[in-house]
Amino acid sequence: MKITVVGTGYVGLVTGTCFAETGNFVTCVDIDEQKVCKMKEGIVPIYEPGLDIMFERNINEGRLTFTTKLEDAIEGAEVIFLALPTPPGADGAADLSFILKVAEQLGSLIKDYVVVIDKSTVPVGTAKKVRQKIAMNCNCEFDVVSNPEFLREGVAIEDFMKPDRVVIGTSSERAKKLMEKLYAPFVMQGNPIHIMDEESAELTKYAANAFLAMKISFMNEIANLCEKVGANVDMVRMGIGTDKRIGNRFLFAGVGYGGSCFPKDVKALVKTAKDNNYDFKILNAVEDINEIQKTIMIPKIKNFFKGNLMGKRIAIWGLAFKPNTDDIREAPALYIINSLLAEGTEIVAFDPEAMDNVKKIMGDRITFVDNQYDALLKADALVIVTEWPAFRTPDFPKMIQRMNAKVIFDGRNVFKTEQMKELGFHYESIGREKVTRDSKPGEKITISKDKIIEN
Ligand SMILES: NC(=O)C1=CN([C@@H]2O[C@H](COP(=O)(O)OP(=O)(O)OC[C@H]3O[C@@H](n4cnc5c(N)ncnc54)[C@H](O)[C@@H]3O)[C@@H](O)[C@H]2O)C=CC1
Ligand SMILES: O=C(O)[C@H]1O[C@H](OP(=O)(O)OP(=O)(O)OC[C@H]2O[C@@H](n3ccc(=O)[nH]c3=O)[C@H](O)[C@@H]2O)[C@H](O)[C@@H](O)[C@@H]1O
Repeated sequence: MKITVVGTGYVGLVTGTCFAETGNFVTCVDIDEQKVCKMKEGIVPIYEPGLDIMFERNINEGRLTFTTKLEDAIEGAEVIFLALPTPPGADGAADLSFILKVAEQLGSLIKDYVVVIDKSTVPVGTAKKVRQKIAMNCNCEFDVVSNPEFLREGVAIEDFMKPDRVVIGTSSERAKKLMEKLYAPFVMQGNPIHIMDEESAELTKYAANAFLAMKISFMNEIANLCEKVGANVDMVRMGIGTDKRIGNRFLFAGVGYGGSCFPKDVKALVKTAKDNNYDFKILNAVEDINEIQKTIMIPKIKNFFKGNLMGKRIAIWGLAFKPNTDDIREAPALYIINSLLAEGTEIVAFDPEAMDNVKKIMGDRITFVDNQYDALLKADALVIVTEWPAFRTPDFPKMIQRMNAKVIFDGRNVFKTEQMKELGFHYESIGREKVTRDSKPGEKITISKDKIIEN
């Protein structure tokens, strides 16, 4: 099949490459000229494990090409995927301007029947809006399908090639047949394709992300309670996770969820509810809890240093919003670093993939080093923010040798408390050590994202 993918971000590039891998001919189009130039040279513009090999193979075998011109990209295409940004607007609603602009352009470019597929995360009713925009300038037949994407960054290839399910929203028999043909290689193991109406497909995506965000916020609250009552959140996690009705995934307490999607999608769903005179109470709480959780380590650190962080040298391990990605959108690390800088600390940071992206917004306000041990030189404390695999079993003697003091604040529960005690560290993590001091795990430190970028 000849496929066009509009937008080559995390979703578009993975979608395009994976469809090329299953024998389709894919043209990816992006307005970012630099990005397209890089891709034409065979360079993958993002860090996503496993993508580079597949990317190179499909370029070499002539199934994957790139352009900046929409009219060239859609030439002969049977399906056009829209993998465009849907960032939150000022009121929390998803900004549809990227999608609707391309839809309008497509209207005057489409010459034969084509299926336009919305892969971006969009609110209920968007498929209808896209159809209207295209129809304004178009005289030929076309269908608009909602096909939300559920991949996770860091394991995007695996998620795309072997999805738990494929969701397709359409009432057109012709589009349905085409979509089933396209996805057949991805559902060989019996994983289902759910065909539904467009509205339900659109809402399914938000419901999935909001539910997962809720699971995380729930566990973070359990962790905060554990600290009060002297329970261990890891034990509680395992204790509840083995109940099949709960499931053992997405129950890890930490410094909150980040990324380009959970924060924006929870906001967008709250807004959809509000626009329909529905107060989605549970999601308001999910957001509030996450705001607090992002800086939950700060009172712990401040308390240890008796309220005075001025001049302390703090090492940070991990900047990306999660391991195995270079993505720093809404990364808790940004909030933690900004809060620590506001207290007068000196920050030395290391991340295996995300440092270039952080440099772009933080410049020389913090020091970046080339490996995790260099970050520890003369450090008064280490704060672990992202659980990269390389942080899990470090060379402890090497760490001790470099650090000014044996102090670790672990925002992702990477180490075992007992082991740290044996090594002589002052060690605090999330929901595993009883907090007897009069600290407030719920203390809110308001650091807006704008402030992070401005400073
Ligand atoms: N990042 C993720 O893990 C997932 C994202 N999604 C959703 O997929 C959508 C895309 O997300 P990402 O890939 O993360 O976005 P992104 O921001 O990484 O990439 C979007 C790309 O679209 C390009 N673009 C903007 N306007 C364009 C235009 N007029 N023509 C051609 N290209 C244009 C940009 O230059 C950029 O390369 C969003 O709605 C997101 O919520 C869904 C599942 C997973
Ligand atoms: O719509 C999207 O963009 C995607 O959003 C998430 O994927 P992603 O944001 O890539 O990453 P996740 O693995 O879901 O992690 C999100 C955040 O939650 C945090 N998290 C995750 C799991 C957990 O148990 N605890 C926890 O704090 C992570 O550290 C991270 O900050 C969803 O998992 C995907 O299904 C969805 O397609």
